[in-house]
Amino acid sequence: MAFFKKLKDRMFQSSSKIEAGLDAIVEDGGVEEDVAAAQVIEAAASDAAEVEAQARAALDEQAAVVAQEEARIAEFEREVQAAERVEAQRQHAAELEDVARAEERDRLAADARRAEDAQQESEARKAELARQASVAAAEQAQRAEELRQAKAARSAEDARLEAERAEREKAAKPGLIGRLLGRGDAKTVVRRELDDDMLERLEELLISADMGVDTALRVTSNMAEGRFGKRLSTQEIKELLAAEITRIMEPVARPMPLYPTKPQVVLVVGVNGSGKTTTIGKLASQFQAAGKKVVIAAGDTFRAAAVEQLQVWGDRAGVPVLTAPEGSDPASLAFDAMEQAACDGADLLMIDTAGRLQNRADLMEELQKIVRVIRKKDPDAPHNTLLVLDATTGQNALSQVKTFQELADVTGLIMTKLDGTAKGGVLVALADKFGLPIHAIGVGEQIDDLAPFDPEDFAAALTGLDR
Ligand SMILES: Nc1nc2c(ncn2[C@@H]2O[C@H](COP(=O)(O)OP(=O)(O)OP(=O)(O)O)[C@@H](O)[C@H]2O)c(=O)[nH]1
Repeated sequence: MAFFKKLKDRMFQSSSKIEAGLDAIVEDGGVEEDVAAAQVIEAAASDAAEVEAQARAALDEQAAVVAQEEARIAEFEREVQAAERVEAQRQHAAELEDVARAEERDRLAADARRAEDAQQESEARKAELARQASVAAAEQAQRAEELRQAKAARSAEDARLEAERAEREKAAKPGLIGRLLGRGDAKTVVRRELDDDMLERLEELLISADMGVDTALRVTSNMAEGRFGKRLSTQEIKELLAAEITRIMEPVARPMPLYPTKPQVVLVVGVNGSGKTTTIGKLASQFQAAGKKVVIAAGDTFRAAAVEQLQVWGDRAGVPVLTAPEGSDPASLAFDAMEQAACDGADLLMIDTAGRLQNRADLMEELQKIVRVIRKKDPDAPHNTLLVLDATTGQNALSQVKTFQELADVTGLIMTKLDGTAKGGVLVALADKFGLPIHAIGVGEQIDDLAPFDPEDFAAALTGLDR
């Protein structure tokens, strides 16, 4: 089974709380839009744009004809002027040669007549061209009028379609119920304008999904940036939320680092019942399957039941579990375990610890003593201090991180029981607030129910986004 499907099916008990709330928010004040009508409006707009483009092209063509005619008129005018100049020269020559021979005079007179004829002809043509230019201008004016009328018709059509759409929206007010009852075959989508009220409702929804006030505010305001006033559907909101959550989670999604040191010491801390024992068993099984030699130390020596439980998990994973009598010193067990692990050539030593937060001073002393003792064997140990958190405790997980950071040098988190909550937003708050690596998530009680943390899958599962 693909990881995402398994995650979606198992990460949250029911559909996620955010997914369940989003529909209600969008429905409340949202408007059901007819996808087909939107397409008709788009088609009408595109037709009108095409008519306008055609009218523009015709006008451009007409303008080119007018320009050509004007050029021709200018050319004729130049010819007329040239003819006038010739005539003036001829007249001048006639005056100077008033004694010229009669034939010459006749010829000149004939020339003068021809010149006069040419001038008359050119004036006639000039008049004709001027007439043509005025006809072209009239045609241009008519085209402009036609374009104006086409635009007016398009605006009227737009207004009619908008009115029809408003009418339909009014008629389709109880959109969800209509769709639930299967009324009509029209494909519709409900969109709601992103305004202050909607943002506030989204914030409340995220807070109710354990995201915490600060993180919920940051997520919603980032999501709304540049989108205020836009109409959004549930699907679009899910996509935006998921993208924002992924952005926050990506930097912390890191598997537990493995070092060449032998044994690499992994101290596992967390309050009672958070899932330490189970997680150690699951991790041991995964490392063992990856070819690592693993040893477990049952450091919670105060509860015989806890030791027994760890032994069960050790058997399941095929990993030796080192124990000590009930009530004995966990630090001395840790020391023995270091020796044993080194002796066995183990790659990893995982040390379980008690999680009695009721007596903080005792717990701190106990954890510090374990660290002091194992450092006698390896000054760099523990190489990882994993804090195991229970997702069903919600915002409580935030205060646990703070407390355990004071008690021990926490290097990474594992969040268990994500399958047991419809919330899960606390993981986003943890990433946003502490930035500690999230190595894995627990999604069930079985040995293979520990998954690497994938931000995109998590964000999709949390928001109910189908990918
Ligand atoms: N549904 C679910 N249950 C889990 C998960 N991880 C642990 N559990 C259950 O949570 C309960 C407590 O888990 P443990 O592993 O015993 O927790 P612990 O922190 O070792 O508790 P102590 O031994 O009391 O310190 C057990 O019933 C587990 O089966 C998980 O990812 N999903």
